[in-house]
Amino acid sequence: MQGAGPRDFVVVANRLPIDLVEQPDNGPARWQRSPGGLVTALEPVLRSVDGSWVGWTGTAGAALDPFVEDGLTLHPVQLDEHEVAEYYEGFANSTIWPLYHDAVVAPTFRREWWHAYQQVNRRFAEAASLAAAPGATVWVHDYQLQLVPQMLRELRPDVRIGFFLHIPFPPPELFLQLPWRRATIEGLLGADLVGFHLPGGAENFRYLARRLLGLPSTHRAEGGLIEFGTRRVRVGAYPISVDAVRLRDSSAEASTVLRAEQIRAELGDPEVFLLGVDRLDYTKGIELRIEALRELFQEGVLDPDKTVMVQLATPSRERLAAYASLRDVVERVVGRINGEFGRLRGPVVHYLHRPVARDELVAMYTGADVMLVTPLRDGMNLVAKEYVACHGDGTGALVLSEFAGAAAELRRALLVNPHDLEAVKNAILSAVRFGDPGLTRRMRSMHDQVMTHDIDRWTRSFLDDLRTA
Ligand SMILES: Nc1nc2c(ncn2[C@@H]2O[C@H](COP(=O)(O)OP(=O)(O)O)[C@@H](O)[C@H]2O)c(=O)[nH]1
Ligand SMILES: O=P(O)(O)OC[C@H]1O[C@H](O[C@H]2O[C@H](CO)[C@@H](O)[C@H](O)[C@H]2O)[C@H](O)[C@@H](O)[C@@H]1O
Repeated sequence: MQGAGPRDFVVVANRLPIDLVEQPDNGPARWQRSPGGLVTALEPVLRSVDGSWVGWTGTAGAALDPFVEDGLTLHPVQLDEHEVAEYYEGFANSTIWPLYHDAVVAPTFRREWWHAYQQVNRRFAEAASLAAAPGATVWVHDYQLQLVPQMLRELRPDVRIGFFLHIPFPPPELFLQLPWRRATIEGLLGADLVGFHLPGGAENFRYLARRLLGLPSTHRAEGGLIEFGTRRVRVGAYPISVDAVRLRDSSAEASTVLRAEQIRAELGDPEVFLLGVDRLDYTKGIELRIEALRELFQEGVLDPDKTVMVQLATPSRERLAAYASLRDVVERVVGRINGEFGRLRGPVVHYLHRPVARDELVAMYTGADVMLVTPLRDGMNLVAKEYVACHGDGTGALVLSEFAGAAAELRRALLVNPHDLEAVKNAILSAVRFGDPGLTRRMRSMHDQVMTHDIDRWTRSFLDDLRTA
């Protein structure tokens, strides 16, 4: 461990892996694990290389010096209240997030948000420049920081820069709505390697670089490189994954199996235990899966006395109106289904609007008969892969939206169009055909896929390509 000095490997992401959380009783703020799949995926990567992580603490306020916490070297970037509102809640999560997720909620374009985005991206680039040793590798992450590669290159032409986008990169007809579309593509082209989850994202990016900046790419067989001045920028697809071995092993531990049984008992020993695990986000399709279940009960094809669903919904971006109104919608549909089909002994849908501990989550994955993953659009969706990693014995079933990045690899899931409620209902019915050998074969084949395409492979393939870019 080298203290908090410059490192040969630096991760730059909007959030640090831990958030500083104010206490309701005015007690001292506490560090708590940050939400979301980016942190789940990158934390083991950073531990394995002893690098450092540049990111925001999740709270507006005072600047903190770099520090070491739980073996990770962290460089906090400060945002004030105004920047949280305009950069994070505004440009990142009310312009880019909805635009890149098929505009399922209308994106808002505001010039003052764009200015804040530029200003904060510059601050991240400066922090990364201080954290990186001469000739270091700097790996910049996600839609909040699309201008950092170019800004960092201007500050530090000696470092090697990779960029990875964790959310979908949209088709041209959507991206072209962005008033700052050229500057965004130029920002990304500051990297030596620009990575997406899926080949379609990489293709959209190459097309837009040609259309907006007149930049040709080499043929795909020659790596699909974009020629940008004197540099060639590599562009590729790297589907992110999970720590599959760890999940498989934890799910098989006696304590996990016991806890999984206890959870089922606490739920009243249902014949069917369905599970949903999401940030409370309008892209995730939480309400539609509950509505599908309600209709199945109403039609009498699924028995509410023998079925229980658990929906974990981690709070997310709570000050934004679209997220607050989603919470109202989800809580209304949960109230409705429980009002119509719950019993005095318990509801049919157990809804938790708070995160649970990792061990408890793994026990839920292990015990659940059916995992419901029904986003309208999702970059990858690690939850789907985590569930599959916990079912190496072939038990369980995965209902998965075609519009999650994970569907490109988990082809043997019960794939659904989440806009088609009848299709979601039919997939749930197929998933509860216990004893169907087809379901076992599906789960085994998906488990093999996740075990052989895990987070290590993702990291290695991206960093190997970055090294030779
Ligand atoms: N410990 C814990 N992790 C959670 C909880 N809910 C979601 N997660 C994790 O958050 C991550 C969500 O990633 P993903 O499905 O890709 O969606 P994202 O939220 O859009 O990044 C996964 O690694 C989940 O295991 C929770 O209640 N507790
Ligand atoms: O930081 P927040 O605003 O609280 O949001 C949490 C994270 O959400 C997004 O996660 C994405 O990354 C996953 C891993 O690649 C992927 O599986 C998922 O489909 C994406 O939605 C976001 O991209 C992260 O930046 C946020 O930290």
